[in-house]
Amino acid sequence: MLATRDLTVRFGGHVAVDRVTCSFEPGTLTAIVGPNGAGKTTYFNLISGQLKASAGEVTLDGRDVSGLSASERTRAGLGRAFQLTNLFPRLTVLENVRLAVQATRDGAHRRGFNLWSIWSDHAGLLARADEILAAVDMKAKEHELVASLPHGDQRKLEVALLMALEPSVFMFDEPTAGMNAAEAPVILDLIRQLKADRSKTILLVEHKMDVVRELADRIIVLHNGQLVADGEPAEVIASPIVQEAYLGVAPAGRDAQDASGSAGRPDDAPPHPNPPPRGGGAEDTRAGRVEKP
Ligand SMILES: Nc1ncnc2c1ncn2[C@@H]1O[C@H](COP(=O)(O)OP(=O)(O)OP(=O)(O)O)[C@@H](O)[C@H]1O
Repeated sequence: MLATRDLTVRFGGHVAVDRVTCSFEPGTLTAIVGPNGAGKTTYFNLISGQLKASAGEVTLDGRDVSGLSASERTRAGLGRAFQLTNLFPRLTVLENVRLAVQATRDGAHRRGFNLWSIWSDHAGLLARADEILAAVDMKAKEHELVASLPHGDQRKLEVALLMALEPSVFMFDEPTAGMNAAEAPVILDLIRQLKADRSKTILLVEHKMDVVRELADRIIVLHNGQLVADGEPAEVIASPIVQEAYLGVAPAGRDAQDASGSAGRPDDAPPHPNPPPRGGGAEDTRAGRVEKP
């Protein structure tokens, strides 16, 4: 089980993630939603180790991993698909996947490389790389250089590399962003397959509510860095904070002009097409299970 306790990060005077306590169980896909600037990606960065927390801790299967680097957390089983920079642009698609499989095979990424064990199972490595490429629908492009791939294919390849690492926790940050209508379903199918496995913990930051509605077993809502709602999808989606932030529905008692206003946004934030709710906190999340005032 993955858990965070009082996880906090401050950038100068700004608290981007504010004492977030939450746990994520295997076999569950949790969607993390919230308005722009709510702290979703920052929360991911704190979990995966890209950012060091100002306070609080991250535990994985009871082990405190807060002091570990991002790569050490990956070896511990925390897998995150987000880094186009993790791809080797001058290698082919197949070579990229094969390297990730080699790094993982027999726990090699946990012990360091052993060339003998890698080459003694060359056929096995290729078969696994082949399987992964088929899963992300990229067999036809296996000999293409990564640098020449369109953006959507590069993002699919990120997911392929993540699968190759066989983590126990999969973290997806807007996995279909920038993909066209043909590419996105492949990634969503993969996430569905991972879910069906029931042994993986899946975290998904996603703005598209139709995707969230379909995939999530649970939704947590971040607002101004705080966890303001946590519960069953239907319950959380019906909560005023989500209704207003995503669907533009004003809470009862607010006039139409207020509902289109931008209060609640940081002063320096760009205008948001779906303005976040005013006030936030417990009042705005009556239908959600309120974690923090
Ligand atoms: N390295 C940083 N230095 C200073 N401020 C930061 C840094 N990273 C994030 N922030 C600020 O922290 C807040 C949360 O940002 P974050 O990107 O986590 O929000 P988000 O919920 O992921 O937003 P979006 O949905 O737009 O991606 C924002 O106000 C952002 O400007």
